[in-house]
Amino acid sequence: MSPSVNPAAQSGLDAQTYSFLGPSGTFTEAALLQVPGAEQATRVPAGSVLTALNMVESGEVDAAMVPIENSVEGGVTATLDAISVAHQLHILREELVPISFVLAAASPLTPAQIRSVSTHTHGWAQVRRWAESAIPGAEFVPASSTAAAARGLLEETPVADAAVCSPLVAEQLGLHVIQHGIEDVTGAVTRFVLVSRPGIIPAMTGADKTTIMIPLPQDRAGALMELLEHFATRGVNLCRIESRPTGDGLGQYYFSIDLEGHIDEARVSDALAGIHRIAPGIRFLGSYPRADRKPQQPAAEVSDEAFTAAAAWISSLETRVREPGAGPAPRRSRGVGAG
Ligand SMILES: O=C(O)C(=O)Cc1ccccc1
Repeated sequence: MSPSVNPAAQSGLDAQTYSFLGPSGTFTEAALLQVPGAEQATRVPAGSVLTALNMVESGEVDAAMVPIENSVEGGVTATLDAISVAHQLHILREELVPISFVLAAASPLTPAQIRSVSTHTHGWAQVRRWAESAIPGAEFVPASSTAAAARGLLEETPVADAAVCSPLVAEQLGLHVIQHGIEDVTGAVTRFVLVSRPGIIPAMTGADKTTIMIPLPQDRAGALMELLEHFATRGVNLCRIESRPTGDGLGQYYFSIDLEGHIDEARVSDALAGIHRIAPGIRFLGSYPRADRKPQQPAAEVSDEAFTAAAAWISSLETRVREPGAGPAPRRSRGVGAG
């Protein structure tokens, strides 16, 4: 497909093949279909987030869509850990999908007849209060996705009496909807990310996010505060920060952080360079446009112009460094017009 006919290429993504947390009918597939050109591209369902990511790493597909954050439950730990620690992948794009659930069954059951319910763990976490009052005592049967749970009802030996899934997949599979809108929090949104092998970073738009991973420096009092100061002093706003175990032993943690801004902005690259000095294991996981398109308005003192002017000022000082053996250089006094 030539870039001129591929809307994905026109939007800066030239992926032709995508993997996603499947099967067909997941919220993740809905997120992928929001990507320009994905509808015309090859889409390969994967049985788990890890499988979807492995397919990218092995080169089987160009990019993978996976869930990363939920407005009710927080981070999707399987995704955070996989892209932060195990894989060498970069985020190209994010998508937001509003989430609403139905309780569905293969036959018209009443809530009282339901003894087991299957869904994805994040789905279950978002309907738990409803389930406690409407189907108390029903056993939760974990599934790899909401759509897999729905399909499991149609197997010869059904996985459960009912499934929690999207209204769309219930309709596509011809299931009976026992109850609509069963989510505990209305207006919940899940954030999905499109990841690919490291390569081109999407261009800065002025409304961008950057994702990084920072291993917490060991045996260093105030390490977290030191890290955060690098952001605070450069006016870099954080929009997500989570600590996760590295898997290397008790007490070993990393921070997964989303910040407002693009790596091409001086305040962002300067903050990350500062952090690299105290946490050299820091990993850059991508700069990409914000799904909500909310523009950044950095203060004048942390604008690129202010950094350029500051660097020019330092260079002007460096031109006055004396040759060795030319005698002692005049002492630079602090704050009184050193240059
Ligand atoms: O299982 C799905 O359909 C998914 O895409 C993962 C998920 C599960 C629950 C809420 C949001 C995403």
